[in-house]
Amino acid sequence: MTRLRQDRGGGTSTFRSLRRMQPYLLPYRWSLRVATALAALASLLALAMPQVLRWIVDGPVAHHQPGEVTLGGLALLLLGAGEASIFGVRRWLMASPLSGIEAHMRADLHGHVQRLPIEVHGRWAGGQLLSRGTTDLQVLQQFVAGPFTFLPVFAATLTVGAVILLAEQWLLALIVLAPIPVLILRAYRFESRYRDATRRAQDLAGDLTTVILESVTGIRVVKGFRSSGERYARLRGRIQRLREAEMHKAGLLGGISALVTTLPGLATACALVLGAVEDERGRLSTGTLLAFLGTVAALGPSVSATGAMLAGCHDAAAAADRFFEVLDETAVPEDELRAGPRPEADRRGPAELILEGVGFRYRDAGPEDPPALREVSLRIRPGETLAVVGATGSGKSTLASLIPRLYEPGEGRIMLDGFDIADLSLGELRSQVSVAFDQPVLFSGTIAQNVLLGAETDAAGLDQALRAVQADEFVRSLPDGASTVVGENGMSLSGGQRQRVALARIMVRRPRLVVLDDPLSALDVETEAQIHDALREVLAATTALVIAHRPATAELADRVALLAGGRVIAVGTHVELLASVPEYAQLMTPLAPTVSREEER
Ligand SMILES: Nc1ncnc2c1ncn2[C@@H]1O[C@H](COP(=O)(O)OP(=O)(O)OP(=O)(O)O)[C@@H](O)[C@H]1O
Repeated sequence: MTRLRQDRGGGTSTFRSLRRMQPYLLPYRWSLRVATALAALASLLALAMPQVLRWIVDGPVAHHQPGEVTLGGLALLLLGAGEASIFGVRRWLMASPLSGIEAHMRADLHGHVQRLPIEVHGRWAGGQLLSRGTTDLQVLQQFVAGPFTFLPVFAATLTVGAVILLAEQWLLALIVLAPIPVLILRAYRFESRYRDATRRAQDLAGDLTTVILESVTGIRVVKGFRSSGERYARLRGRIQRLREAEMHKAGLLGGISALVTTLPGLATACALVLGAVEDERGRLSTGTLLAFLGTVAALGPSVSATGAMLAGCHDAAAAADRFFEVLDETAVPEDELRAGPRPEADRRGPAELILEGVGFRYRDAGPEDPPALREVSLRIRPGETLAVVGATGSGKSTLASLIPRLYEPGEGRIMLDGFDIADLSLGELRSQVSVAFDQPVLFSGTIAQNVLLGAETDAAGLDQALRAVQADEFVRSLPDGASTVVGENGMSLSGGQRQRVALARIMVRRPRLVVLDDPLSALDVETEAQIHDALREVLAATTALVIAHRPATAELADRVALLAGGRVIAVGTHVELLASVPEYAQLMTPLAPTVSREEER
């Protein structure tokens, strides 16, 4: 999903977009200022060289004084060496700000993304977030290294150079400087067109990253369904669109660069011809003409690089817009996420969960769509396991998402031990509630890191958790035990092993309430039987709400709630519901055709 900017074409100026980077630049202001001053000094040294040249030509050369010529040569050498070493020092000085600014921005982006509500993640494609944290930050780093320091230096150099030229030969100077108003007008028009083009290219690069990311993370499906041809065609389409956008950008940049190089070149050629005629007529000394042309040559790089520098500013402004678009999404405040229960909520042992008249509608649901949940009232006693069963689309996952407050209920309330969970901080709530999904999510890292995920416990606590879910044996058989690194998403483990690690993650936290989206549903029958006991251990230790798709999971529960069309239509034991509710019996009969929500309506 690409979020293209609404106010394309100048709603925000390049300057305004870049100004938002100020807080990241401030800590390095002194390094940046010194680096800019050094660049300015190097430019001034370059401007001083033609003056030394004039002194040599009009003085020692004209008066045949070889000793003084050598002295002048030495002065030129010193100026050149000074300029080169200043550039070296400047580069060294910039290293820390450049890496620091990028690291700081990346950390802020990552931290913010982690704190975004789940519904915001639904609106953002993964590749768009990824490209904003990688490519766009590199563009911003290049901006700080280039245009940010050099544009003011160029402006200062051109001003000093123009004054020198006017003082030396005002007529020739006016000829050389004549293209400047034309260039300023062109640069102004270039801004809006180039900014649109660069924003489009960056958005398309984000889309391309999304396609690549999906193809890599979904490689099993791609291979399994032999859909690599379809994926490749999609990829090629995105690459082609990005290429066209980059070509358009290059065309615009080529146009302005050609103008920036050609017009001053033509003006300099005219000035050179006129200067040569004036020299011939004896109205201008050869030294002055040389110094004039030397000054023009020293200004050359500042002029010719201006096009690329302006483009760098617009690239950076578009990248800054993309970066701050993510940061502008409202995130959960830091202290909301901090754990540490309030004294009154800090009870030990299994919790009691009560849902009172809970209703919920997704924000992006269509106006005709019924709410995902309606008037759901349930009570789960401390230590009890309640299974939630229902046809596909009946609202089971939605119900499970409300308990750790991934979404907030629109109606009714959810009480944990008598406290409305809306009044608890997210950190406090989530320190008491653990959640696991049907597809266990593992991160690249060791087994221990995957189990602990930041939970504070010692090696004994980790062993105990692994033992409880009967994962100790397979973990011991791995080359480095719990320190064995599992591949991305735990690819090196079997489905059952991954699920055990995910269950151990719950056990190690000793939660007072667990919410499980059927941990058995994605497993084959044999593995299901193996995990069954591990799951029983987890459920015995705490209060639980478990989404159940299979009889094996429902049988583990003390009671079952049957959901249909977002409402609870029956509550009872598995055996009771099997005997008395035909919809339930149908859902729990293996291979029975499931009643979809559409059919229910
Ligand atoms: N992010 C969303 N935005 C809009 N509607 C959604 C969203 N997620 C789910 N829904 C809708 O809400 C309803 C309940 O979905 P939910 O995922 O809770 O059902 P479920 O019972 O868990 O289904 P399944 O067993 O297939 O996982 C469905 O009609 C679904 O289309």
